[in-house]
Amino acid sequence: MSKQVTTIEWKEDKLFLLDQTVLPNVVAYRSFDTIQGVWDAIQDMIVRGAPAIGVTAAYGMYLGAKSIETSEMSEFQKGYKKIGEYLATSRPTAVNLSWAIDRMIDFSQKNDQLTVDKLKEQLLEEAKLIHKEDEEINYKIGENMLSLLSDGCGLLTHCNAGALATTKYGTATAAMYLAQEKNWDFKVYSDETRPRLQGSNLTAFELHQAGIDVTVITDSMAAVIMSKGEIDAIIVGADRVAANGDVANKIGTFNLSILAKNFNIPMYIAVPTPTIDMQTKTGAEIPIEERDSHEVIKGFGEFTAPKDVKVFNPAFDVTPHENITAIVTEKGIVRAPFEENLKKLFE
Ligand SMILES: CSC[C@H]1O[C@H](OP(=O)(O)O)[C@H](O)[C@@H]1O
Repeated sequence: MSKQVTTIEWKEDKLFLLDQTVLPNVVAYRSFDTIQGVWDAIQDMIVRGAPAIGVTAAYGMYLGAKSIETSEMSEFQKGYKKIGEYLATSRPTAVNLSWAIDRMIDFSQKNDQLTVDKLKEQLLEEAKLIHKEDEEINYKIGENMLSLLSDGCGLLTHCNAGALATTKYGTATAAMYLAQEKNWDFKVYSDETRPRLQGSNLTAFELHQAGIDVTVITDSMAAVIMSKGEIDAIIVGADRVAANGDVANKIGTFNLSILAKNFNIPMYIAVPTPTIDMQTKTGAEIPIEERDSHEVIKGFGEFTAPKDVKVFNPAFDVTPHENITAIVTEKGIVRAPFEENLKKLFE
C-alpha cells in the first residue's frame, strides 16, 4: 500500500486538518471544534479540494449542531438550517460543500423523532459515514480510471486532485496509487498551477513522498511536454460537473483541454458522483470563486507587480463538455452524450 498523507482526522471530539497552506515545507495539523473555525479553514484553504471540503463540512455541521443550545426539536432544526446557510458561504464553487450540508440537514430532518441530544450523536456518526464513503469512492474511481490507462504511460495532472483533496487516494491520483501498487512503470507531470501552486506544493509533495515518479512543470510548459509525446492521458479532478458535462475545475484546466484536443490526448475528469450537480444545467451557471489579488501578485511573498495594479483571479474555469473524453466516477466511465449518460448514474 503506498504511503499517503492523512488530510482529515476526527479524534478527541475535534476535527484535525492537515494545514495545506504550509506544505511542502511544514507538515502540521490544526484542530477545530467550532463551526466558525471550520468556515475559516475552508475559506483560507487550510483544507481544500472538493471532496475534502465536503467531508470537512460534514464534521463542521456536527460541530455547529453541538452549539445549538435547545432541547426543543423545531428550534434545533431552525437553528441547524441557519448553520448550514452560514457554512455554505465559505466557498462557492465546489458543490461538495452544499452537498454535504444538505445531506446533514436531510439526516437531521429524517431523524427528528430522536431527542436533540441523541440526534447530535447521530449527526457525528453521519459525518463519519461521509468520511468513510469518500475513501471507498476514490478507490473505485482509481479502479475505473486504471482500465483506461496502460503500464508505461505518461500522465499530466493539474492542481491537486490527490489524497490531499480527499480523505485518501484522491480522485485524479487514485489510479496513480493503484498503478504503483501494481508495480506499473509510469510517470506523472504535475502542472505547478498558478497562482496557488497546488500542483507543485501539494501534488508533487504527495506523489514524491509516496515514491511515484513526478515532474513539476510550469503551466506554460504543458504544450511542449505534449508535443514531445510524453503524455498519454490528462487526468484532473473537478469542483462541480454540470448536468451537460461541463466541468468547473482549477483555473488552467480549460487551457489543458484545448491543448489535449490539439494533440489528440484523452482528457479524463476523475470525479465522485457527489461532485456532479444535475441541478446545474450548464457550466455557465456554475459560480466561479474570485480570490484575493495578492494570490497572483504577492504569491511568493514579494510583490511581483505594482501593488495597486488591477488583477483578475478566478480560482476556477469551466471546460466545455465537448473538450472532455470521459468523466470517470466510482459508478463507472461516462462518455458523450454526457447529459443523457450522466443522468443514468442517478437512476
Ligand atoms: C478532487 S477535486 C479537487 C479540486 O479542487 C481544487 O481546487 P481548490 O484547491 O481551490 O480547492 C482543484 O480544482 C481540484 O481539481
